[in-house]
Parts: sequence; C-alpha cells; structure tokens
Amino acid sequence: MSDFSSLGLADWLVKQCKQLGINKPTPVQEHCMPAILEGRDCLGCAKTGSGKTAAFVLPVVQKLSEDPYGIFCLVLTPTRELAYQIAEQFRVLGKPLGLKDCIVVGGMDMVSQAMELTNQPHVVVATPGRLADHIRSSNTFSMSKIQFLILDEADRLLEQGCTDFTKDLETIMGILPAKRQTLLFSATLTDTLHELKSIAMNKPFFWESTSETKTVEELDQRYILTPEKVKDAYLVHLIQTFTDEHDDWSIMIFTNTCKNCQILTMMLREFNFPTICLHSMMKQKQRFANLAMFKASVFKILIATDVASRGLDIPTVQVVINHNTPGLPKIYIHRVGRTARAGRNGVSITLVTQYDIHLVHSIEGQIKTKLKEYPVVEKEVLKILTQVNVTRRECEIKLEATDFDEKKEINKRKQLILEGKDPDLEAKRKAELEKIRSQKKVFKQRIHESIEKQKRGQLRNKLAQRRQKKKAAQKTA
Ligand SMILES: Nc1ncnc2c1ncn2[C@@H]1O[C@H](COP(=O)(O)OP(=O)(O)OP(=O)(O)O)[C@@H](O)[C@H]1O
Repeated sequence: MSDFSSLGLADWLVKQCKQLGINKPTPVQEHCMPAILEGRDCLGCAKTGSGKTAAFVLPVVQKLSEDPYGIFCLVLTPTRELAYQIAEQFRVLGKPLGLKDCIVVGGMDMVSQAMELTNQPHVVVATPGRLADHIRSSNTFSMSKIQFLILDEADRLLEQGCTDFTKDLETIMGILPAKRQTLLFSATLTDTLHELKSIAMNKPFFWESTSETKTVEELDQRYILTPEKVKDAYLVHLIQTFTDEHDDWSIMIFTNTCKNCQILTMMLREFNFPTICLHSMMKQKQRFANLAMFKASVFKILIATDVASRGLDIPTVQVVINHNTPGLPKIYIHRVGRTARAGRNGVSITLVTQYDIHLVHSIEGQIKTKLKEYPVVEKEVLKILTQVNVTRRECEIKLEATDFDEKKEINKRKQLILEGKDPDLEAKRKAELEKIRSQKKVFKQRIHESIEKQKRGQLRNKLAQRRQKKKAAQKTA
C-alpha cells in the first residue's frame, strides 16, 4: 500500500493527517486522490466508513494552498448535520492555511449566512435548498470562479426521493463555471451512475471498491423475526441486555417516521434509558444539540429517522437497530454503516415482521450477505410485553395531547407554499385521489369476490357431477 506522500500530498498535509491518526491511505483515498490532484473529475464509490471525506478534502486543501482564493470549493450534501461534519474536516486539515469555511444550511439564520458568503470563504459546505434560496434572493456573492464542486452522498442528491433536490441543483449549477472539477462520492453510487456521469462531464475517473459485498466485514449483521406487536418489547429487551453488558457502547436506532421516533424516545425514557432523538420535525438548534450530546456520550441511545442514516461519523456507535426494515437496500446499507467504521467492529440488528421478509431478501440480494438470526430468549421478552405495550400506549396518548400532529400539518403546508402550491387545493386534490383509490379498491374487491363465487359454483357443479356419475356407476353395478 502506498503512503500519502507517494500519492502526491505535500509534506505539511501529511503531517496534518498524522496528527489526526490518519497514517495510511484507505483504498478509496489511494485510488481517487492522485486522479483529483491531476485535475480529473472523479466518481468514488466505497463502503461506509472507508474515508471518502478525506479522499476529497485532502486534494482540495492541497490545491487551495497552491492558489488560495475564495470561493474555491463548493460541497453539497443532503443533510444539515453532515454539512457541519464535512466543514469540520476542512477546518481541521486546512488549519495551517487558515482555511475559511462557511456552512449554508436550512433552519439557521439566513442573514448571517449571507454575510459570511459575502466575505469570500474558501470552502462553502451547503445543503441544496438553502444555497439555492441565497442564490435566488441575493447577488452579493459569486461562485463563478470555483475550482471544485463536490457532491457528497451524490446518489441521494440526485434521486427523486421524499426531498427532491433537482430544482435547487439546477439553480446552483446555473451560477457555477463550466470549467471546474466535479467530484462525486457515495457508498451507493452505482444505482444512479448514469445521471452522475452526465454531471461530471470531464471524462471522470471512476473508482469502485472491488469487494462483492456492499457492507464491511467487521459488521455482524443480524435480524430478529417478530410480530409487529412484540417489536417494542424486543427493542427494550435488546437495549437492556446491551446496556447491562457494556459501559462504553452507544446505540443508534432507526425508525420510519418522526412521530414514531418521538414516541419511542418517550417510551425508552420511561424505562430510564438515556435516550435522545433526531428527526426533521425538531428545531435545527435542538437537532445539533442532541447530536452533540450523543457524540459526547451524555446520552447513549439515539433514535433517528433516515435524516441521520447517511454519512454521520460517530466512532462510539457499536450497535445499530432497525426498528423497521428499510424498504430499500441502499437505505439499509447507509443505516447499518453508522457502526463498524474505519476498521472497528459493530453489530446491526433488524427487526423483521412477517410482512417484511421480501424486503430482507432484496437487502440480502443487494449486499451479497445473508443476515443471521440474533438469538434472544423469547421468554424474557414475553415477560415485559404487557408493560412495554402499556407504556407505549401511554406515550402515544401523551403525544396526542401535545401539538405534534398540528405542527406536522403546519410544516407540510409551509413546504407546499415554498414549492409554490396552494395547500388547500393540494388537500382537495389529495382527498379526490384518495376517493378514486378507495373506489378502485372496492371495485377490485367486488371483481375478486365474484370470481371467487364463480369458482366455488364451478367446483360445486363438478362435485355434483362426480357424485351423480358415482351413483349411476353403483346402480349399473
Ligand atoms: N486513512 C485513514 N486512516 C484511518 N482513519 C481514517 C482514514 N481516513 C479517514 N479516516 C477516519 O475514518 C472515519 C470514517 O471516514 P468518513 O466519515 O470519511 O467515511 P465515509 O467513507 O465518508 O463513510 P459514509 O459512507 O458513511 O459517509 C473518520 O473518522 C475518519 O477520520
């Protein structure tokens, strides 16, 4: 394996890496850094926790040291927490240069961000929505001279998921110079490779780790098959066991909705587990504060939605629990990748109901690894089942008494207004669609019933005919 100097990195940066415990390049760094330093566009696809961030930060910092001016580099990333994490890496590795960074994310003060942008930082790390807002509303900064555009978690930025970044990306691309280096990184690039290649036009260097499996070997991947109603009891039992056995472990639990995230947090707190949550219905400052407390091990358990499934690097996380089976293999890959990072060991446990078995098969097919059953003494789980379910119900009632659902509705309306839609009209449209859907469902059900009826009639006729034939045969005999 080569060292950082032989990849073309300057001595002062090699020294800086050493101070951070980064001594030998990881494969993604070894392959992508020389191409980036040569001036090529680059697509890097490597497993979670394999050092993709340093693979782009180091060459950018080196190039910046050769010709420093602002704004030199723009990094786009799908989540606000990730933007702060990336900016920190730039700040630490670029410290000897006096590198100036600026973080532009939603949920934070727009005026101070605008002022920072005007001050020509060397590196801007942004989420697309907020940066596009700045571009649309002011002309006090220019990005016409940037040398690097980096899309971290590039496939997420380009896919049309629940948050669709396409329009914002178009706005941003519109102000960037055509002559630039474009770098795209993710652990799951291959699904969207075609779209990605069209963004990195400059004959991109493409590197993907050769390993067949999509998750790291150090990760012990398990599942527990459970009825929906027993899921929470399993969760409580697992946490009790882990916290009894290990002092220094942190656990991340992923669930599918903000509400569920909130209820599970309340429920685990009732059982005195040091739990904290992270989801998109929280105020941004609270999100940052909760993440910081989890990172500092003030709280050992973080319950999050998929807003925390990508990129977050928290070395103390030893266990990831999927409270719901992810609907897409790539969501699974990113979630379980929050543990077993940078060569450490970790465990992931996915709670699977009988309705999710097909999802597990598709995950296994994609990651080329079979999940193993996690052994649990079922008797112990059943002992706490009633208590857990009663506690959950109490938490649900408590949450219903707050304005949580109302806030959700208000947030939805705000989002629609921002998208230029009329919330009332949208609600009407949705109701109409729902009506058509339920009419279709009733129609389908009727057809199904009449086919079944027909089948039963045919079967009855056949049986009657058979009986008649038998009788006739007996008579003639
Ligand atoms: N060469 C190296 N040697 C040792 N540790 C490293 C090296 N490069 C990076 N690291 C450390 O590895 C950890 C994971 O790196 P990073 O967050 O960049 O992973 P990633 O590949 O971006 O993961 P994800 O796909 O989850 O975003 C970080 O704590 C980082 O400091």
